Formats: sequence, C-alpha cells, structure tokens
Amino acid sequence: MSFRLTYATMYNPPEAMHERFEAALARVSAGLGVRHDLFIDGADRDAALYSDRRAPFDNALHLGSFAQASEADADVAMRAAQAAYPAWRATPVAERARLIRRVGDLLEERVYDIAAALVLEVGKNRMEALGEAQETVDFFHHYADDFESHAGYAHVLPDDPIDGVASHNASVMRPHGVWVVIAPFNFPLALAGGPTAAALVTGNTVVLKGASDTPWAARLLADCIRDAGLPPGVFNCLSGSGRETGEALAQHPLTAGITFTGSVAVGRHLMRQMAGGAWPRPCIAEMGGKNPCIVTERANLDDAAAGIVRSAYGMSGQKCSALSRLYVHDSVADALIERLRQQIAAIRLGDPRLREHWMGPVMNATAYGNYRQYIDELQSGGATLLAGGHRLGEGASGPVPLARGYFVEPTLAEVPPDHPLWQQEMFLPILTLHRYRDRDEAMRLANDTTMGLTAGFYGGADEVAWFHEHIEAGVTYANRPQGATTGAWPGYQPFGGWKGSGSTGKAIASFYYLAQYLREQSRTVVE
Ligand SMILES: NC(=O)c1ccc[n+]([C@@H]2O[C@H](COP(=O)([O-])OP(=O)(O)OC[C@H]3O[C@@H](n4cnc5c(N)ncnc54)[C@H](O)[C@@H]3O)[C@@H](O)[C@H]2O)c1
Ligand SMILES: N[C@@H](CCC=O)C(=O)O
Repeated sequence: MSFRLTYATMYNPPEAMHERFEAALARVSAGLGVRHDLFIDGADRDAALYSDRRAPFDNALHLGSFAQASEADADVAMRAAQAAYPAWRATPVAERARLIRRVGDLLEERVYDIAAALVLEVGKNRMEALGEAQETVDFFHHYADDFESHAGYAHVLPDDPIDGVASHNASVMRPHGVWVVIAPFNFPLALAGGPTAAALVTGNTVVLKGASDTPWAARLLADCIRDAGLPPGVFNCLSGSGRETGEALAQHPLTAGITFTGSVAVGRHLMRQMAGGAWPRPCIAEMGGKNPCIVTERANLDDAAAGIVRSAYGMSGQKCSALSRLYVHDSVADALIERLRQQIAAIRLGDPRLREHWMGPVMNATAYGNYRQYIDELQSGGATLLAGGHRLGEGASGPVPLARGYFVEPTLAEVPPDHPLWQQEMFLPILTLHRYRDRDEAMRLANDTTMGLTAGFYGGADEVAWFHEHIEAGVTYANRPQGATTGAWPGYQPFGGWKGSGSTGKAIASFYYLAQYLREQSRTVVE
C-alpha cells in the first residue's frame, strides 16, 4: 500500500517527503519579506495599514508585511460577495463541485511550498505542516464529493392526499448568502479552507478573515482559489485583527452566517451577536478543549505513553484537541510516569525547520508569558513538577539561538484535583496528572469541565464500551498510540465538540456538516 499522509501516519514518512520539503523550504525562504495584500472581488487590494510578521522561532526572521483590513475594506469585501451571490447560487452543483475540486488540486500541487510557509509562520514541525496542507486538500475534495452524494439535499415528497387535486411537494435546501469564515492561528490553512469549501460548494459566497497571528496561510489559500478560476467576488480574503476586521465582519448587515474557529470567549461572543440583529443567523462555532485521557490498570502502558506524549506535546500543546488532563489508575501510575519522563526527555525541541526537531516554539509573547505564569500557579497550588517547567531562553540549537524564539519545555505535573488549572484551557505543552483508585471517579473528573471536544482511553478491550457510554466528548479514541486525543482526519474521524467546545453538535467533515450551510425550503405547487 502506498504512503498516505494523515495525522495518524505522519510519524514515519518516506525519505522522499523530506527531500521535497527541504527543496520547498529553500524556495519559500528565498522569497520572504514581501507585502501581502487583501484579495477582494477577484483582485489584490491595497490596505492603508500593513503589519510585519516574524517567525515564532526567530524574531529576526521577517516573514512579510500583511494588510490590516479596516472596517471599510471589510465592507467592500462583503458587498463584492453579496453581488456575486445570485450567480454563484444559480451555478449548477456539478460546476461548483468541479471548481472546488480544482482548488483542492492546486493546493495539492503546492502542498510542499504551503507546508514550508506553515513551518515558518506557525512554528509547527514539517510533518504537522504537511499534514495540515494535505488535510486542506482533502477538505476541498471531501465536501465536493459529499454535496454531490447528497444530490444537493433535494427531495421529492408525496403529493397531498386530496381527491381531484394534484398538489406536488418537495423539500430543497438553499444557501444563506454571504458566509463569513474566521480562522484560528494554530491551523490557519485547514480551518480557513475547510469551512470555505463547505460554504462555497453549498452555494454561499465567502469572506474569509485569516488568523491575526498567522495571516499568510489564508493568503496562500486565496491564491489557489484565484488560480482555480472562481468568479470574482465569490471568495474574498482579508487579514487583520479580531477586534477591527473580525468585528466589522460579524456586525456587517450582509453577514448571513459565520463559521468561527477559536477560543470559547470569542466564539460565545459571536454566537450572541448572530442571535441578535433583525433575525437570528447561523453561527457554527468550533471552540476550545480541555481534553482528558483515562488510563486503567489494564492499559498497555507503552501504547498509552506514546499516545499521551504525542497528544500533549505535539505542536507544543497548541491544538484544540491537545491532551491536557491525565487520569491514571494508582496501581500503574508510577510505571506510566516513568515511561512518560523517558519519552519527554527524548523530545528534540528547537528550530522547526530542522528535521530532527519534533517540537517547535509557542506562538507569541503572550503564550510564552502565560507558560511562566501557569507553572508558577501550579507550583504555588501544590503541584509537583515531574518533567519540564522551564522556558528556554539560553543556549543554541541549530542555526538560531533559542533566545530569539518562544521555546518552552514539555511539562508534566501531578496536580491536586481542586486546582483551578484543571478547568482552564492553557493551550501550552503542560499536562496535568491525577492518580485515581475508582474508575467511576476518574470518569466523573474527566467530565468535570465545561468543554467536551476530544477524549482518550487506554484500558482493556471490554472497558471501551463503558468509556464510550459515559465520556462527554465529541471525538473519542480508545487504545490509540498514534495520539491519545489528537489526529482526526476528514473522511476518517468527524471532528467536533460537545458542551462548550462547539455550538452545533455536528462535526467537521461529518455526514451532517454541509446541511448547516443551507436552509430548508418546503415547496408545494398545485397544478
Ligand atoms: N474546536 C476546534 O475545531 C478548534 C480548532 C482550532 C483551534 N481551536 C481553539 O482556538 C483557540 C486558539 O486559537 P486563537 O488563539 O486564534 O483563538 P481566538 O479566539 O483568539 O481567535 C480566533 C480568530 O477569531 C478572531 N477574533 C478575535 N476576536 C474577535 C472578535 N471580537 N470578532 C471577530 N473575530 C475575532 C481572531 O482574529 C482569530 O482570527 C483555542 O481555544 C483552541 O482550542 C478550536
Ligand atoms: N484536527 C486536529 C486539531 C485541530 C485543532 O486545533 C486534530 O484532530 O488533532
């Protein structure tokens, strides 16, 4: 079987993948420092303000200057999308699907260059970056296939049972209008591209706001959409802050729906905004996680240790799916901790451009500051640090001194169960551990959170049904060494949160996802 890249297979890629990535990294690095404009109505558009972005692993590396869209720019984009909407909505499904697949094909042709940009911009390692770029390709293909397989969700219903009258009935699904997509910093391509593909294939037009900290990815997506030949105005791309650009889009009267991916606080704010106004409008909000893993006395501890380390520290803990809370049966806790400490000690951390570095920096000065503060809070709250706990500001690693980036150690801490940080998403490589004696008590603690995105389990095969029955999470993994709580892939694992982690209860790339971009029209016609 040939190699297929997913987050579950990325740990042992073929050598050719590294060679192609190295070539792309050299190519992309040679072109750094240029200006990136807005993309509105099929053309580049200047902004009044540009903001310089630097690599999170090296503050001396200037990536480029990115347009900061003003309220007026947002208005121009919304009007362009509104003007393009009637013709796009009327475009036959097969043609829309063809164009969406074409975007996927172009993304795939550029997958190495895009992955190189993601390494530079987000600081994730090359396999995570290649994974994100490939995942975006798959979203475009998946949603085109899915919409066609549902035959556009059009259904003919029985005629009314009225004697002597032909009264024909049908249910059709119709798009909403201009759909706003707002992306997070950690998956700035996939979580811009996925919702964009879904909104477009269902007949909406789109205004995308790229993530504030990582706007380059969205602009690379815009280039593929432009080159695929979508009509002007059907897709528009802005970069800018949440406070100015994001708010301008969310408050715009032409906004018919939003897909937001990001923090709980902003997501709930947007949900409230979309519920207000002249009428309530849909808001698909994919939000944070505080993801647990339960390890029972019957777990395979080698599998558990591998999956836990990958999910707690991969991408420096900056995944919504990252493992942050670990509940281990007392009888196996010491043995598991020993394995975890060994694996943590073996993590290679540093400049993410280098193949040997599995863990890169955290995103910015705020995250770097939060790390120090959380470690202090853990220690003053009675926690025992079992591994890590330091920021790395000294020494050298590869071509760049670590002091020029935001590097922190992967951290494992045994923490009293009433510590407030069990409740708060830290979004950092910090894993808290609790030893339990009673399995039901472990489940109660695992569910003791306002969030419910992903959850992991390691135990006996006959305990898995108990885990599934009781855990309050939208995405679950049992006995998976590839990742305790991370690594969903379109077409394999639908991805969405329960409770405060998601507003809809319907997962990304699930059977039910595309219907959320449509509104039903019931049609009765009497002959
Ligand atoms: N559930 C998921 O699928 C998923 C996936 C990835 C990330 N996340 C979550 O995202 C968070 C990390 O990402 P982040 O730091 O970029 O999140 P964030 O909420 O700070 O920002 C997300 C996006 O919202 C924009 N924004 C901020 N304030 C806004 C406002 N008032 N109006 C409109 N837009 C606004 C930002 O500019 C950014 O583009 C974590 O909580 C993580 O768990 C969730
Ligand atoms: N889809 C990714 C997480 C995306 C959120 O940050 C995973 O499943 O690990």
